[in-house]
Amino acid sequence: MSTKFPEIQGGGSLILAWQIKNKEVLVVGGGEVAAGRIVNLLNADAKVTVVCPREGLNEEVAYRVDHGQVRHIDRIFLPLDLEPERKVAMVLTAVDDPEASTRIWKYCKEMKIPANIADVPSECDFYFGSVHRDGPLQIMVSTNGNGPRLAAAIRRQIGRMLPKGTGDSIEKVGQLRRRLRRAAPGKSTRDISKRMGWMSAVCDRWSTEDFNAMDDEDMETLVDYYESGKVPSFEEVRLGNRGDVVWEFDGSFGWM
Ligand SMILES: C[C@@]1(CC(=O)O)C2=NC(=C\c3[nH]c(c(CCC(=O)O)c3CC(=O)O)Cc3[nH]c(c(CC(=O)O)c3CCC(=O)O)/C=C3\N/C(=C\2)[C@@H](CCC(=O)O)[C@]3(C)CC(=O)O)/[C@H]1CCC(=O)O
Ligand SMILES: NC(=O)c1ccc[n+]([C@@H]2O[C@H](COP(=O)([O-])OP(=O)(O)OC[C@H]3O[C@@H](n4cnc5c(N)ncnc54)[C@H](O)[C@@H]3O)[C@@H](O)[C@H]2O)c1
Repeated sequence: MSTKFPEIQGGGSLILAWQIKNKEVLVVGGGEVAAGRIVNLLNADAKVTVVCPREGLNEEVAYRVDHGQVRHIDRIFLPLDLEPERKVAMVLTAVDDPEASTRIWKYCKEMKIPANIADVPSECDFYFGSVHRDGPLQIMVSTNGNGPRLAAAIRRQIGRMLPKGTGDSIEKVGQLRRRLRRAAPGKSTRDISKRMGWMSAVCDRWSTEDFNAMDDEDMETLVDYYESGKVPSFEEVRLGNRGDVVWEFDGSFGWM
């Protein structure tokens, strides 16, 4: 049956970008899987505590502990690790003891703390995925538990397809949006919809290369167009600015 509304395809997961920055995360275990989880957490600026006996830490986790990148509790997990005053926002377990894992999962549920128990889908509030990262760009591939190794292969394939400099161009768009909000800080519905409409039109017109070539002066010139509502090309901005667009010379002087 076709309608004008999106068709529902149940059976997926809700993919979100969790803002875990400065929140407490408890990692139980200090082996290879824990080491991977810790990298993901630190890349998201979380405050990480690892609970695991010292002799169980692998080289990478020991390095994180010794360099003060994570806090360390040198023993096996105890329920007091989830006491409310610890303000634990998330628990990730990666231990080689399935019974301990299940006990920890049950305790997380009692304390209403979201948890991921590595390799036990039925004891996960959320799954990890395979992530491509390029500056502010993150692309997560999930197979919804069907084939994690395929998720990694697909992630690599997607990474190879993306134009060089994609992450840098997104960084520039972020700077432009912030500058526009400073130049036109209006908060009325009309202001917001004008800002969004103009910003969307710039993103549709400009390429990755255009954003990457845009310098500070160009950005200022571009924002100056905002009041008029016009969306100039990169070449117009650069010409209006310095009159020095470097055109690729095709030998024709424009007469072909
Ligand atoms: C993506 C990635 C992220 C990460 O972990 O960071 C990830 N697993 C990765 C690798 C990987 N894991 C396993 C293998 C061995 C090959 C194989 O078994 O296929 C390999 C491949 C390898 O090691 O190369 C074993 C395995 N994993 C799970 C089970 C249990 C089960 O399926 O029932 C078993 C079998 C145990 C057994 O047989 O007993 C379960 C989960 N693993 C998930 C995530 C979640 C679903 C993600 C999705 O659907 O896409 C989910 C549901 C829960 C979770 O853990 O969050 C990471 C790749 C990152 C990267 O490289 O980019
Ligand atoms: N989801 C995935 O991608 C994936 C991939 C491979 C393995 N796994 C699974 O993840 C789990 C961990 O794998 P690994 O390779 O990191 O194992 P590992 O043996 O390298 O590490 C296990 C760690 O758990 C610690 N530990 C054990 N009991 C503990 C407790 N009660 N409290 C605190 N720490 C405790 C050990 O000291 C050790 O540091 C295994 O169950 C494995 O099957 C998941």
